[in-house]
Amino acid sequence: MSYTTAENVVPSSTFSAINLFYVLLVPALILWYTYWRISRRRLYELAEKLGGPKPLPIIGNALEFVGGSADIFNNIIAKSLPFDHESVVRLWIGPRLLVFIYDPRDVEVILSSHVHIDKADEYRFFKPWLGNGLLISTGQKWRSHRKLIAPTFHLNVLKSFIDLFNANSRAVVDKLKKESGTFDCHDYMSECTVEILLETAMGVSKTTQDQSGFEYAMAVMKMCDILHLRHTKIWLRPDLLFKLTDYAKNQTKLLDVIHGLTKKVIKRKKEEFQSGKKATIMPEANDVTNEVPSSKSTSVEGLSFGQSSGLKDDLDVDDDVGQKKRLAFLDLLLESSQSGVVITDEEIKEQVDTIMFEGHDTTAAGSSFFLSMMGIHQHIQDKVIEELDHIFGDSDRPATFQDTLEMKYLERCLMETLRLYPPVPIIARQLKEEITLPSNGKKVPIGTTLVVGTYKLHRRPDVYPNPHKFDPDNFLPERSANRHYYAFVPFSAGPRSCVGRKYAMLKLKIILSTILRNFRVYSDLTESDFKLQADIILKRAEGFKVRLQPRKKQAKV
Ligand code: HEM
Repeated sequence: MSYTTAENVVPSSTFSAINLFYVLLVPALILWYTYWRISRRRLYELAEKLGGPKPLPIIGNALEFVGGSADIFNNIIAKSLPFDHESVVRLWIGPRLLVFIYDPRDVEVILSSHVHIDKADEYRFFKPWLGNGLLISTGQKWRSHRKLIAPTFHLNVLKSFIDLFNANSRAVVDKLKKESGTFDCHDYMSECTVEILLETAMGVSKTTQDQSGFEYAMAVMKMCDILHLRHTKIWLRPDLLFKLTDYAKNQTKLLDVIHGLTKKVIKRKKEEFQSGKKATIMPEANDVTNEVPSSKSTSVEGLSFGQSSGLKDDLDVDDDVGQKKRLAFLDLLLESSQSGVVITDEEIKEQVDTIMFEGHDTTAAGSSFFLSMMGIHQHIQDKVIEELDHIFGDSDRPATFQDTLEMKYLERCLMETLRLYPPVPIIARQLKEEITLPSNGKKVPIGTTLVVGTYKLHRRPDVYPNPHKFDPDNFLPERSANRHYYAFVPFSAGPRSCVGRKYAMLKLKIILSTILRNFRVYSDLTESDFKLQADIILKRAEGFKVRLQPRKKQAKV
């Protein structure tokens, strides 16, 4: 029997077709590459004029992102120093151009713009988790959903959450009583902020919750690690390669936990709706507390709510927003979905996932940094405690909205914490139009990932004297008065500012004042011991280690 080899059965015409394919492929690739380079000529020309560490061929500055989160953070900060005189740093990650800006005049061009509102391509890694929620969506979808959601964080609604903020703050104080030595306060802050979000924005009562809050918070932390890896490791960027790694398998498991909770929350609320339970319409401002000025206006003079007092956004509308819009977040979304085409079930899920993430991890980091600052700067803590004793005396009563207005020094400490340790240390946009930087007249090309370096912006020596020192007096009205509005943007600013800004400030004041009414905080470390890492949210790599001592209350004088 004779066997024919494989080559013999392939007709020679097929061979020549394969050869022809390769012969044509090479010039096609060369042509495509030439076209690609030419189409990016302006990008290269303008990038060349911006300062930055020298890039390597093909990989650019990708080696700057080698190592753990804390190493990367330190390295990027150190590598930016030689370019501080211009406050612009150019970096290449492979073919992607990143331009970091941290001059308030340049930051204003981006954040105040209604044109540069598209999030950077890097936000796509959030998509399997947050879908097209408010954080990443753009265009008409973002505009209409922002219009729908922003009023649910209006002060009228927030004031009705005060009882829940108080109850959860007391619950966390009870849990903290068990800690006798040094511990990581971030775990407590995380769990507490998830539970508050479930009870307030989502309207899920405590009795229907289970242990999933803590599990959710931990899954979010691990997801952020994976996303940070995808931002910084060039080989994890393409979906095709990422899917082959164990990180992808881990991501699927984490998303099961995260989406499990959000689906459960929506299901419960829907069942309530179907059983005829109507969404609670929040009482008007004046009904919630008789201590608030008696006009329909809900703007409160002198209260900064986390941004320069000269800045205004859609959260600062001071007219009454109307009865329908005075619903809490998830109630409003479900009402709107029933009444027509405003929002679909899938979109509700995306928005719930977005609010759950943005609303908890940021405030958990902010409150943990605040407690660390109190532990380190005892003389400043003395002044906060003095203020709280003056407001509350030796009473255990819950805090009112009026009390939060009187926490002037605590508010300054909170703002100073957000200045030095902004939980969102960078904000990134995709440039769809070329811009000229007002600070130095240089141009940044279309296609750039433009990064607002909030961490560096907040530590400018020409804006904040002694910029690395924790000094709450930086936020005295006379010191803030002449400062550039965009020199302090922990919640971003402009049309894409944080919708949870007022919610976060009010909630933080109640949680932190309740903790300091019950404990004195100590820290064995100083700020120079901090190992900062920025895996999406700024954190201390070594954990937020503090010690607590129960306080003996002072009588009111
Ligand atoms: C200390 C606490 C917080 C800080 C520092 C903070 C900071 C920020 C920043 C910087 C942005 C802009 C991000 C970007 O453009 O990439 C943002 C957006 C956002 N934040 Fe917050 N946030 C905080 C709390 C909250 C809370 C409590 C909520 C909700 C309950 C929330 C919901 C959102 C949403 C939905 C967006 C996207 C807004 C849009 O693009 O239209 N945040 N936040």
